[in-house]
Amino acid sequence: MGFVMDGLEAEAYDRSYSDAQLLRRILRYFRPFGLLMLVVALAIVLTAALDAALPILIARGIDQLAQEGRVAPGELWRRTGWLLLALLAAGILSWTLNYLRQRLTARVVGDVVFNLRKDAFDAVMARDMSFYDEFSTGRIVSRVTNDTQDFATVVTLSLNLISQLLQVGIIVGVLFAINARLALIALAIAPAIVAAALGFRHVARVTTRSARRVLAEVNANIQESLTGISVAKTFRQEGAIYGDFGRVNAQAYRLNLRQGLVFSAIFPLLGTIAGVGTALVVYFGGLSVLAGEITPGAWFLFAESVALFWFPLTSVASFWSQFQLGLSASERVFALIDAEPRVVQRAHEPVARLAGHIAFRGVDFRYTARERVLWGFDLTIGAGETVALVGHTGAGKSSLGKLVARFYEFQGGELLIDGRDIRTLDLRSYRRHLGIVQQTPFLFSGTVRDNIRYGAQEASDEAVLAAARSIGGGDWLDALPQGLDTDVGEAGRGISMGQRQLVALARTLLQDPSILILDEATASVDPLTEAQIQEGLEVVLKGRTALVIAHRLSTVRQADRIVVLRQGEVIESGTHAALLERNGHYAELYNTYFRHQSPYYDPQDPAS
Ligand SMILES: Nc1ncnc2c1ncn2[C@@H]1O[C@H](COP(=O)(O)OP(=O)(O)OP(=O)(O)O)[C@@H](O)[C@H]1O
Repeated sequence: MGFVMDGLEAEAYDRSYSDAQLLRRILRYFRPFGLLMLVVALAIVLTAALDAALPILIARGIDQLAQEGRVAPGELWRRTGWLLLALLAAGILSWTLNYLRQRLTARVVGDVVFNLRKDAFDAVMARDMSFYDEFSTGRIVSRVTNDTQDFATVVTLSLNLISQLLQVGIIVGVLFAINARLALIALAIAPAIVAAALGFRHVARVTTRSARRVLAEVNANIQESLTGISVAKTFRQEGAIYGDFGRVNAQAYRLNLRQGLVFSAIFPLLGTIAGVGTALVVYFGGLSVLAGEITPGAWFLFAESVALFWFPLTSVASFWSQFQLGLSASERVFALIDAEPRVVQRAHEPVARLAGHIAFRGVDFRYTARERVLWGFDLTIGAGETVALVGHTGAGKSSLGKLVARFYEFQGGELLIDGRDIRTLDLRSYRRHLGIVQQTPFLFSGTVRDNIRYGAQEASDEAVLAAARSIGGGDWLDALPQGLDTDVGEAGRGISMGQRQLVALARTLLQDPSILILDEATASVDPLTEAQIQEGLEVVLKGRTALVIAHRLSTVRQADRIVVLRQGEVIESGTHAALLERNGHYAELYNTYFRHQSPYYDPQDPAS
């Protein structure tokens, strides 16, 4: 397929399931709707029988008319009248049953897709952070939305097809009863159509699979462009973003075109085969009527039956591709659901209370096979101790926090929380005692109040207000247009960065964690907000174990201990004063990074 397929490889967590495995898995989703499916099945059988009855009744009508002159006119009209009534009744009944079937099917399929989507979303939520680092959110979204929808389409199509095939089955039975030789001629087209359909199957699966992947690629591209739009605008890269999108979009266009061509090629081919079939039946059927072997009505039924076969058989042909599309869509959804977690808990012991003692013992950690971040890493943090982590960028400061939060799996050594192996804790109850304040706090759409209450839903309005007031004296609330009821906008973009940090601190305070992981913001805010954040930090840190990725001079000064990291190793550790005295790596960091934050800083005076 050449360049059209470039970059559309499978995700690392993709896996292949056999058709039988997939079908078993799909059926499991239908099991709770057994009774409804039974009604649908009954409606399908009855509709098929009624639809098959229509051409048979018409054939009978033709035969009646052909008897004109041989039976009394009154008798002829009476029989024809009954036939007309039977035709009308069959039509109405078939329509009603069809309506019932479609309605119930829509309901069952809707419920199944609802459950499948829920499972896929649950699985995505349960993945550890390494999953989100590795795989684009746009592609994941595509699996949870489009792929589950494709699956629904296929289920509906399958039920329609079953109905059509049943109808064919009934008619074939009647045809064989009338004239076996002619029935065989009519059926002669079936193998040719099935052979064409099967030949088409492989090409269809490949093209539809790539069409799905390219759609995921388009989603991923839009998602990333929108997330990074402000950066793109700052760097005037809108043109590049547009260019990237143009490329992916053009690729999607070419693949969809190819898919369309593949699909449209099959129908004329099948139409030709069916045309040959009709011609044969008309010819041999006509001869049989002349020879008196069959009646004109039966001849009509044979000619009609070719069209009737043709429809479901071509449906089978096009259905194969659709079916493959649904199977590959469900395969993609199941692969997402079944993706192996990297963070594996050996046990799920509840965590009722935490003192907050943390011990890294010979921890080996890497995000990817390429680069090791920690190697035989040892660090003990006492309960209630505030440890400031400092070090150049990439030293491994954030990684320590991520391991304590159990967002990532480490490969060697152990991490003990209050002396208990972190791998044995129930993560939900453990994280209940964990407060994480990120450098750029993320707020969810809603009010400031909703966001402060985020980690402690049961908290009363008074408790929310008290938490907000404890941070920076609560003055910042007065600057918000509607106080606690101010809408923060999407991802908190409706309020300032400093205000977002204050909300994040109040949110953590309300949760009352025992261990705090805090990535101090480097973004500069106005001195007043800075002072409020500073005060807020002091309140939040009090009486808790804290791992602070420190960027503020005040934090390092007040920390119980400063741990200096370089390339994943602790190279110095001690208080601010002790480390300065030592005149090592920390002193160098202090002089280049922290010192100028001091209000007494004088570039000319090395003692300032
Ligand atoms: N999600 C990730 N996937 C792969 N490698 C990562 C990931 N996050 C960090 N790393 C790598 O791990 C190493 C340690 O990163 P870490 O973020 O812990 O450093 P840091 O000291 O916190 O740096 P900074 O101060 O810049 O945030 C770096 O070499 C970095 O490139």
